[in-house]
Amino acid sequence: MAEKVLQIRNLTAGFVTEKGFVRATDHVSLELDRGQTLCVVGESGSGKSVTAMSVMRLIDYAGGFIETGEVLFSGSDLVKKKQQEMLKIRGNRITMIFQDPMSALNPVFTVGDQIAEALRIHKKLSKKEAWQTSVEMLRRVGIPAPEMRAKQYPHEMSGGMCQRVVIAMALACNPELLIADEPTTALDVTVQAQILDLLRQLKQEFGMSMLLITHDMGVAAEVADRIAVMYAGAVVEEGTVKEIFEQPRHPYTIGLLKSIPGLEGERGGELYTIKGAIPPISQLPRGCRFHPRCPHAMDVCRQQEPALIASPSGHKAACWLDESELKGTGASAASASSQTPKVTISSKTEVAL
Ligand SMILES: Nc1ncnc2c1ncn2[C@@H]1O[C@H](COP(=O)(O)OP(=O)(O)OP(=O)(O)O)[C@@H](O)[C@H]1O
Ligand code: NI
Repeated sequence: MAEKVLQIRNLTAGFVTEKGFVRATDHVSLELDRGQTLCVVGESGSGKSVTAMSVMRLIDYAGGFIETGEVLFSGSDLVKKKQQEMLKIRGNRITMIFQDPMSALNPVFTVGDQIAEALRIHKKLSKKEAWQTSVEMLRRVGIPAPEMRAKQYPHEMSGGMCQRVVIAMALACNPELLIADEPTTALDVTVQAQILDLLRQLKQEFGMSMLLITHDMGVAAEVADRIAVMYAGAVVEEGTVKEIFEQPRHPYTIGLLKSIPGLEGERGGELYTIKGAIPPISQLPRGCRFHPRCPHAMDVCRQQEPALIASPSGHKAACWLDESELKGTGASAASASSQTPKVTISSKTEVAL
């Protein structure tokens, strides 16, 4: 069996508000094999970033906390670690990149100095070694004339170049796990594709594992080995890219796939949108959290929450319809299979969410 670099188990995290503790994730369980890429997809507010912030234990600094659950990184539980211990892991063995590269860079230091600083802290390199490694990293992320660029400040570079610098900084310490939260959302479409290609290529070169958060199914199709679909704080489906795209089992996933431009004969017509809005997790409906928006909702869906159930291949879904289908009790099986799009999606497509 493949070695797990990350195992998130029953993670419930949230924030203390005027109304008390409000969950942002609800018993989320995810696993990532070493050397693989797991994409977490879902609408805004589904708990993707809170999951990532919990792994990094940055949630503690955002006014939130982890209520229950484990985050096993190479077998040891990060939830139990003191922040002092996290300082040795964060930015070193696990690194993170965000949507806005400018927020990750310090405007008053040159980019070369910023990468060198991370290397001096975590790898105890000398000043000269750190600078040389920093220039080498800039070269490896495809920045032309890296010796010259290393001496520049972030504001002297384009958004795409800055994201390359952030990636160089994230990879300089050779992390085991890279977490990328919407790393291309703020960039132009052509630059987006370049950055995705770069991440894919560097993941191979550096032999690292990647947890990539995106609301864009096209991005997930391009880079993921496995995809987890989150809805209102919970994982509702998880499987290989092929399983998710060719045999989606949850009506929410089917809706996400149908809303990709160019699929399902929508070309030139109105784009499919999933009706209704994601509920705040403090106001979840009884039963299945998706049932008010689900075109297939049955009585049981309004009463009881479906469990996340794995097929023999490991493809998981939390849906009553799907369960009865799996057990062969004859409930309408049409929803999943007949609407399955079999299309190759380019990184330029975006889900209208
Ligand atoms: N600092 C915070 N204080 C209070 N609630 C928060 C905070 N950060 C996030 N939340 C809440 O947690 C829930 C999950 O948010 P999260 O940022 O994880 O969603 P997301 O899936 O990453 O969405 P997006 O695609 O918009 O980035 C939301 O309901 C959000 O309002
Ligand atoms: Ni987010």
